[in-house]
Amino acid sequence: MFGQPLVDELVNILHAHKEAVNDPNKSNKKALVISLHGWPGVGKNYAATMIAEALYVKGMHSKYVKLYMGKKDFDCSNLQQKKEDLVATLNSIVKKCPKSLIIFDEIHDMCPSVLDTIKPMLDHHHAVDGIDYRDSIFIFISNIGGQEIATKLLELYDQGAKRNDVEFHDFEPIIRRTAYFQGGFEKAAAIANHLIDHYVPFLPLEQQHVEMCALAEFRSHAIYHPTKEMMAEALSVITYGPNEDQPIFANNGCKRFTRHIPYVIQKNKQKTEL
Ligand SMILES: Nc1ncnc2c1ncn2[C@@H]1O[C@H](COP(=O)(O)OP(=O)(O)OP(=O)(O)O)[C@@H](O)[C@H]1O
Repeated sequence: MFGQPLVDELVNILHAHKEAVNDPNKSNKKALVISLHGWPGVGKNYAATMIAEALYVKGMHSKYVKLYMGKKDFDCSNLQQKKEDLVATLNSIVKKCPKSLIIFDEIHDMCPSVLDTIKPMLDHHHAVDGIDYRDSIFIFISNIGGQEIATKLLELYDQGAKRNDVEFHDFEPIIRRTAYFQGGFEKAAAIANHLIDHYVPFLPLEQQHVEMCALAEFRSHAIYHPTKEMMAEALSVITYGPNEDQPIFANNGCKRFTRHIPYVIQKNKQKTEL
């Protein structure tokens, strides 16, 4: 994970949860609820996948890792039915495996009020419908707050802070405030009742980070030393913002490399064969 100093904290957060879950005195009071925020392509899904892979042998393919997508699974049609299905599915998974991982991606595209359906599961209850949710983990992922995170980071840079100096509390209030009025988080009880334990800001990536991503992507295709031309071609798809006067942050992070770098490799192969 490049350029995400606060994301390293996820390791401590997960360890603390694991210790509480394994505590014989059952000190664990509620499910762990983490909300990941940031611009597209900065590593939110990458981090969620790493967590799934670290906790479950089959990673994202485990029966006990459930991924919901905001728009596909929860647009506003047939909402009552969708909410009932959601509760039934989660009850069934967590009953079989109390240490399940439930991920809601694209919350910015989710119909408001869906998250209120799962509020009891996130709260301090010993059981919901007879099922104990306290050992499970919920991860919310969205672009909500991405712009505010970028603005705040620029402000901190202006005050002389370095990227590695920033802290959770620099961003949490602004993420909470923004989220409460947007997408699936709109007026969500999970926010109002402080049921989200950690708001994790994913910082917008800068040139050196996207270069590291490009090199990693080349490496994953067994290209260990891309030529200068290949790197330049790979990086040509990156545009910088937040505006023309401040071209500091990569607008789509590392997202475009997954498709673009195989194309660059193919093009270079053809050129050398000619
Ligand atoms: N900080 C990072 N460090 C290393 N690789 C990264 C980073 N951010 C993104 N990547 C690479 O880019 C790919 C796309 O990133 P990812 O899907 O995690 O973005 P995202 O933040 O979830 O975006 P979106 O909000 O659009 O879903 C990842 O699979 C990974 O290969």
